[in-house]
Amino acid sequence: MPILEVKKLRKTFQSVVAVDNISFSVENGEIFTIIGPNGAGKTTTLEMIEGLQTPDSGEIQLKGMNWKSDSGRIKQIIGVQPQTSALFDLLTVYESLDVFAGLYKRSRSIDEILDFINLTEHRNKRVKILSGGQKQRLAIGIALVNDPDILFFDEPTTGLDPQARRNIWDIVLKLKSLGKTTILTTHYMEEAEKLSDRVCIVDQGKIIALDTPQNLIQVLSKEREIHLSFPASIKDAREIIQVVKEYPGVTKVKAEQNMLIFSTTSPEESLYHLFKYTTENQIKVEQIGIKDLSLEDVFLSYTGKEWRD
Ligand SMILES: Nc1ncnc2c1ncn2[C@@H]1O[C@H](COP(=O)(O)OP(=O)(O)OP(=O)(O)O)[C@@H](O)[C@H]1O
Repeated sequence: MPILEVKKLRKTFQSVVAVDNISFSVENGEIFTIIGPNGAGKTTTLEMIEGLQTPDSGEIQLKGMNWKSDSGRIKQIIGVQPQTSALFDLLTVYESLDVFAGLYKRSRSIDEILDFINLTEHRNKRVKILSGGQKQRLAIGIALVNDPDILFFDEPTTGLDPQARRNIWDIVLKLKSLGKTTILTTHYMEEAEKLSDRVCIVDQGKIIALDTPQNLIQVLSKEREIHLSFPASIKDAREIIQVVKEYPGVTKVKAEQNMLIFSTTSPEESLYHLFKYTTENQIKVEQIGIKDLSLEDVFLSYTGKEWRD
């Protein structure tokens, strides 16, 4: 049985359809990421599952329980990371965790949580002097006080620098190794790709794709972009463009100063021909790169829109 099941969830705010008929299920132990641009409906979806907003229609089951009849029991098994703005500036790190732990029947030792979120050495610091990354880790710690089975993190790394972001990723992955289930939202494609077992891409309140990151990327056409750079500017750009255009699988080709850029559905064959040509014409190649496909390309192919953070 899935640990979370969402069926035909819908929420409107006056004329805005924030969440439009969303259904998915999450298995125990998964990291499930909801990704989408600003206003896509991520927070509204998450907050309905967390019991913070009431859906207009649809069903939500957490471990087979629903908010109408089992709210007390659901609260014991979920952990919600609060917005960092909801932390109390004047409390210390330890006190913040202690206050929240007092709200639950089942709670984890605070020392253990401090160690888990890597804030042991800052335990006596007041919240107001913590860095952005430390505040986010504390907010994650607060979500852990009741030792929940399912965790909800809403954009836990937004606005953090790359190192602070990686520290959060480490915590999410450690939670997975303990068998916890995590539902998170993000606008960062790289984050979704690195962390998630499955990714649900939403846009304008609807799911546009849902699968493992690898499968999502694989369903794209096998067309790859290849970059070739030469030590000096290409002498006869027109000729090389003409030659490459004729190779099997090549769909696009352009030359810019010392770079040749082309797209092909048969990268190996195209490169074989190209290297034969450069060798025969004694053209020295400096560097070659094949662009990896990413979730950004998936988003573009489903929506026709470029992804913007
Ligand atoms: N309380 C509200 N009242 C009116 N409109 C709302 C309310 N909450 C959300 N919306 C609207 O619903 C849509 C979805 O918002 P939501 O916050 O769920 O998106 P999001 O994907 O989380 O966006 P972001 O990445 O910017 O947080 C948006 O158009 C938003 O303006």
